[in-house]
Amino acid sequence: MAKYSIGIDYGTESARALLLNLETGEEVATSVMNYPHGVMDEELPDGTKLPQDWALQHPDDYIEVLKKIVPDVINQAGIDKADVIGLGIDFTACTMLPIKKDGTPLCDIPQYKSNPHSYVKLWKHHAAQPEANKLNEIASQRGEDFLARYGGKISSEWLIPKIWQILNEAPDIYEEADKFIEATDWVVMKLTGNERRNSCTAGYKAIWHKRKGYPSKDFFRALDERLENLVEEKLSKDIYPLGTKAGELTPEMAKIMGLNPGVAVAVGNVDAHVSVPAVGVTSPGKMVMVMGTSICHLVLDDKEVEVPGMCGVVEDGIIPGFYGYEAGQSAVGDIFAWFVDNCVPYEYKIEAEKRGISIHELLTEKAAKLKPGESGLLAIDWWNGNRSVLVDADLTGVILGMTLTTKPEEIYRALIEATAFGTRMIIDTFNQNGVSISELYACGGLPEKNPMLMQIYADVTNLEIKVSKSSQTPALGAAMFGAVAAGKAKGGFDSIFEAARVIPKLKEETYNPIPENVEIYDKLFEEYKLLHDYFGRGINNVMKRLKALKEGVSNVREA
Ligand SMILES: Nc1ncnc2c1ncn2[C@@H]1O[C@H](COP(=O)(O)OP(=O)(O)O)[C@@H](O)[C@H]1O
Ligand SMILES: O=C(CO)[C@@H](O)[C@@H](O)COP(=O)(O)O
Repeated sequence: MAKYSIGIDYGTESARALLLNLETGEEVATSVMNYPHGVMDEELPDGTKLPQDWALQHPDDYIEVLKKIVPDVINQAGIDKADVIGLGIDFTACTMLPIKKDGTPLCDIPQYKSNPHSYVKLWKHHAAQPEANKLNEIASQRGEDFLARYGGKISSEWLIPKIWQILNEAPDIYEEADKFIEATDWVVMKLTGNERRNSCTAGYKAIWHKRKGYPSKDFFRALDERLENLVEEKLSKDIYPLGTKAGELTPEMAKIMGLNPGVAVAVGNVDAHVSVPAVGVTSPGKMVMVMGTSICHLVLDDKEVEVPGMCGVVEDGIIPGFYGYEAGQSAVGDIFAWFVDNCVPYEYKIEAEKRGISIHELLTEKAAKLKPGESGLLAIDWWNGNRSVLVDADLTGVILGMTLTTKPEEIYRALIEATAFGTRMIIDTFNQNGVSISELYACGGLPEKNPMLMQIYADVTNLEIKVSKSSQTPALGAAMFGAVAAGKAKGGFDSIFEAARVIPKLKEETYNPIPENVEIYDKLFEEYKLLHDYFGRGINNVMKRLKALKEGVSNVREA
């Protein structure tokens, strides 16, 4: 009798479950549900307004989705729930929340429900940039060696700046929180009753090192006296490697998910990292791009080196036995969504509606008729700041070269090209610093949705791109880790290497660079690099001055 594993991928807007047949490797069923509260970036459920750069989620949504998507995959497949042996989850990260000892999120306590700091801070919550700047300044003055492992800078998206923001702006929430925890670990805690923090988020997002642990108490005290005992008091030194079994599904959670208690649950994982074995990558030289709202770039190597602006290098952070490197772009699909939502003329909307296609598809169809360089446009992809290689959330977007004849599809294409240049910047930086990349693998929503975009990425990077056959690669990876947690004796796998040999499949068709396009994109990339350094490396800080002006004006307006 075939055995099954379930992977649950907690994305930015929605969560999806995937049921994996461990005998055939077939993805038997999937089910998606949007979070009831969505991303809260303007107000809380009770109408409390949020300042700019905030992005919150409601933790109750993470449990709510399980009630629908898990029973849904079981019903669709018509299998016996007793044959589900493993379950794994992956999450966006650093997506963190303050909780009580028993796991209760502070936002679920009535007296805190109007305090924004009691909710989940989503990965793209960028309002802790002042704390991140200060942390980087202090760490660099003190010569903290951990900075090198994070490309020279800690991002405002990560755990310590987010916690410090809570302490600065809501000391009562800081005090009241018994723990700060990654959402991925919190859900695992809910599923199993065990707090089992995973090495991936600890390593990439919480400045934890397998041998050195967290930064010293001295460092935390240098940030703020009140943070001196943060690790002992509100984090945990108990960190579990990926692939470990966190525990078994509790009867209470099994009931609401329509499963049997006792299913093996893997320690939590991150959406990007979990995708690496899910495209079959378990060795160096191959960069995996998880392409959707944002892009995460991941690569394995057998040595630890410093790559400027990388998000991090973590031993065993992706696959045991390797150093896992991560870099990323904070907005990719989000930029195209912004354009579609804000900048498309009425006639385009009508045409798309009449033809029953999305505006993305219409713009892509028109943009595909253009040759590289034909629009005369060049854009910089910093609509949500720059995560690599500049690590600066205060940078903003640019579109250069517009005239009275510029068309929407030309801008749409320039925005796609800008994101491809951002990726090339990351690849070049890895190559120049001793982590060589000779192959690209892609997964996520964008390769499914936009072949033109994929061709542009192949042309800009001058590398062939192989694409995952799964349309839910992170969920597939999570299911693979669930099967590893269950173990071979139960019908799963003994290691993620074994799972990665058997399960992942790639599409036959790959994207190959077209030499004449490569030539033009090489020239455009030179221009992109000039603008990148001009705006991004302090030659002209106009973006920051504009942002400061904007903040000043909006503060005056509010007062
Ligand atoms: N045809 C398209 N071409 C390019 N981008 C698209 C297209 N359709 C949707 N998108 C973008 O894809 C992104 C969603 O990607 P997806 O991988 O599904 O989500 P997530 O990153 O949250 O998992 C959105 O930001 C949206 O703007
Ligand atoms: O930052 C990470 C991983 O390190 C991601 O979770 C984050 O970019 C969210 O990605 P998506 O919303 O899935 O595009």
